[in-house]
Formats: sequence, structure tokens, C-alpha cells
Amino acid sequence: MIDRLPHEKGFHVSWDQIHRDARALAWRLDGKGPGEGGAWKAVVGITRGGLVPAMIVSRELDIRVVDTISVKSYNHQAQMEAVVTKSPQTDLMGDGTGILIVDDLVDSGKTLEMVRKLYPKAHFATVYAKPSGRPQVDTYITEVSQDTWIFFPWDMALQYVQPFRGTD
Ligand SMILES: O=P(O)(O)OC[C@H]1O[C@H](OP(=O)(O)OP(=O)(O)O)[C@H](O)[C@@H]1O
Ligand code: HPA
Ligand SMILES: [Mg+2]
Repeated sequence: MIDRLPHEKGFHVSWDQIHRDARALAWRLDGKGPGEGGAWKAVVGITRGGLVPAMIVSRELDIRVVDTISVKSYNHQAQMEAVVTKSPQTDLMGDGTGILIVDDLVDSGKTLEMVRKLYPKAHFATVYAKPSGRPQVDTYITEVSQDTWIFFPWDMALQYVQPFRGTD
């Protein structure tokens, strides 16, 4: 995982916003598949962050075949290496033709790069994208700068904040 500490900026995403942005992603992908009438064969979510947008996209596009791929990033002597720890169904995937592979975001692009090697004909879609990862993604909704850390609602909690004008 990339360290969030050196990032200059934070982009805080609420449940409402990820829902809206994932819907926008679905609408952009609607009818763009290689099947009859632009149909997609299946949605594959990259665990874990990709499962939320994968669910929303499959719901919007009425795609009932949904699978998952798990990718773990290991840091060996500062060289990031991504390894698949759970594969989607082999007979479903083939070379990826007609498969919509969904993740919450692309950052360095390492995760998508390794999945793309396995399924070169798949379509890769993320809700958010940073510049370094953009070449790896076919469709995305919102771009943020490389020095921005995206905070997702499943990693956050509501908490008290001091008023702007403090009282003592
Ligand atoms: O483009 P990259 O630099 O590879 O980074 C993007 C990936 O990193 C995050 O997942 P993470 O590996 O932290 O796991 P998680 O989804 O289980 O939280 C995010 O959900 C993407 O999958
Ligand atoms: O900006 C980010 N936010 C959350 N998880 C991430 N994993 C890589 N980059 C990010
Ligand atoms: Mg992830």
C-alpha cells in the first residue's frame, strides 16, 4: 500500500458521493461493451475497494454475473510487487473480452497493470484516477492530483470537531 502520510491534500469522499460517482461511471459504460447492443458479459470487482463500485455498476447496467479478483501488493526492498491471491472463474474470463473490471481508484497503476497482463482484452474502469495510473485505465470519472490522498467512507467515521472560533 502507498503511504498516505506524505500526501499534501486530502479528498474526502462520502457514501453519497461514491454512489453518485459510481452511477456516473455506469452510465458512461452503458452500451459500450462488445456484445449485442453494447452488452457486457460480466463485472469483476478488484477487492476490496472495487467491490462497492462494482456492485453499483452491475446494478445500474443490470449485469447479473459478478465476480472478484484479489490483488495484494507486497513491498520487497521498496519495489512494489502485486500478486493475485484469488482469481475470478477461468471459463468466464478468457482473455477478458466483454469483461468490465472495476476498482475504486487507480494510483500508481501497479494493480491494474498486473490484472491487465492477465486479461488484456478486458475494459478497466475506476471511479477516481491519479495521473500516474491514467494510462492503465480505460474509463474513469474524476481525476485528482498525484499528491492527493483519497479517503473513502468505509475508512472513516463521523466525529466531533471544535468550532472554528474556539471557546476557553
Ligand atoms: O494504482 P495502485 O497504486 O496499485 O493503487 C490502487 C489500489 O490501491 C488500493 O487498494 P489496496 O491495495 O490498498 O487494497 P484494498 O482495496 O483492499 O483496500 C485501491 O483500492 C486500488 O485497488
Ligand atoms: O489515495 C488513495 N486512497 C485510498 N487508498 C489508496 N490506495 C492507493 N492510493 C490510495
Ligand atoms: Mg484496492
